[in-house]
Amino acid sequence: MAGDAATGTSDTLRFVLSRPSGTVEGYGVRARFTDRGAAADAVRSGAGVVGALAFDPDGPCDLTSPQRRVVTGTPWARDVGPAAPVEVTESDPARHAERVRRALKLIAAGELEKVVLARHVTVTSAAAIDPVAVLSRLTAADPGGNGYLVRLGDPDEPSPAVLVGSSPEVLVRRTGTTVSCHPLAGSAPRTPGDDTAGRALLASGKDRHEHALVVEALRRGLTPLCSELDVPAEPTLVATGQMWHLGTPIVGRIADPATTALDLAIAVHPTPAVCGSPYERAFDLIRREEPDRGLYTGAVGWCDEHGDGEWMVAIRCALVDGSRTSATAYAGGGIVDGSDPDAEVDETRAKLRTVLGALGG
Ligand SMILES: C=C(O[C@H]1C=CC=C(C(=O)O)[C@@H]1O)C(=O)O
Repeated sequence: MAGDAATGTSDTLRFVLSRPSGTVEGYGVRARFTDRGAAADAVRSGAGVVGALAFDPDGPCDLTSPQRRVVTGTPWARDVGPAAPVEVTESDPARHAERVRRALKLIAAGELEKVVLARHVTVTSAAAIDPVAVLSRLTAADPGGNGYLVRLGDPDEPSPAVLVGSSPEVLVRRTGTTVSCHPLAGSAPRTPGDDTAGRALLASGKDRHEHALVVEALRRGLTPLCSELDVPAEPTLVATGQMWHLGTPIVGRIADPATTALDLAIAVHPTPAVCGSPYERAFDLIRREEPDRGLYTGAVGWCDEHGDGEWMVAIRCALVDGSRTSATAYAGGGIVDGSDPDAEVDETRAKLRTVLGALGG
């Protein structure tokens, strides 16, 4: 395995997506794309790509054609020690609650139905943060072995920023002509061994509404691209180490086999699981209320030269900076009529635990 210190060669680990069914690793950089349309064109001309799409559809992505792609049939697993303790600085949680209150007023006034608002915390460490070790702790802690790592920026940069996380949410996957998505929205903190909060979530009208908006957006986005689409009427519960979510597994068949996994991701992103409804109003509100999200709530994944691939929603993550002494961790939640500002702060705190635990926080 390439270490984090390796640079610019076919041994440099550029990308990892670990899933319950296996792991895709990308090494080295043949070409780099900051424009997602250019990357989609490259795939159509026979290139494979790995990397990350930004939250903002017009924002710079970080996609590369790797020199080597390695596919294994098991989740990523590396023995690493516990993280050195870090210092976590929370931006004032009361500010997040105020932001939620402002959104609730707009929702009550009928200006929008849902918006996903997020906040970040800063992690500082005296010892160097090793992103590969963070990934290894994330995959070890996740029940499905989910995890991802994207080394960012110029391939010759010796110590680039790295996005690392463990997402439970499949934006879209293409295998041959089969398309699948597993949108998540509607959440509750989870205590292992106790499903009370999960059952309450499944019965919550507010959370079902928050979830249904995501499912409907995916139905609208995929219908023109699919000859068949199966959308279950009811969500089911999905458990991560820290959270319960409402999830709906959607399966379809693409109408045109030339539509690649990257085309599909571009067509449906950003869903109301990370942005809101109606899309433009939610997007504008996020821009007014938050600093630029960059890659957080974008998508991370891969697409091979045949157009197959898988893209996860880029959540439960941190951006480890080039100095390796600090990282920024992110979490957000969907706000709809009936959301409680203090419960939203608690929800972001619970979501942050996933990545903070792996960072040593
Ligand atoms: C935006 C995040 O989660 C999304 C995904 C699942 C459930 C969500 C929710 O219930 O609000 C969010 O839509 C995040 O974890 O930062």
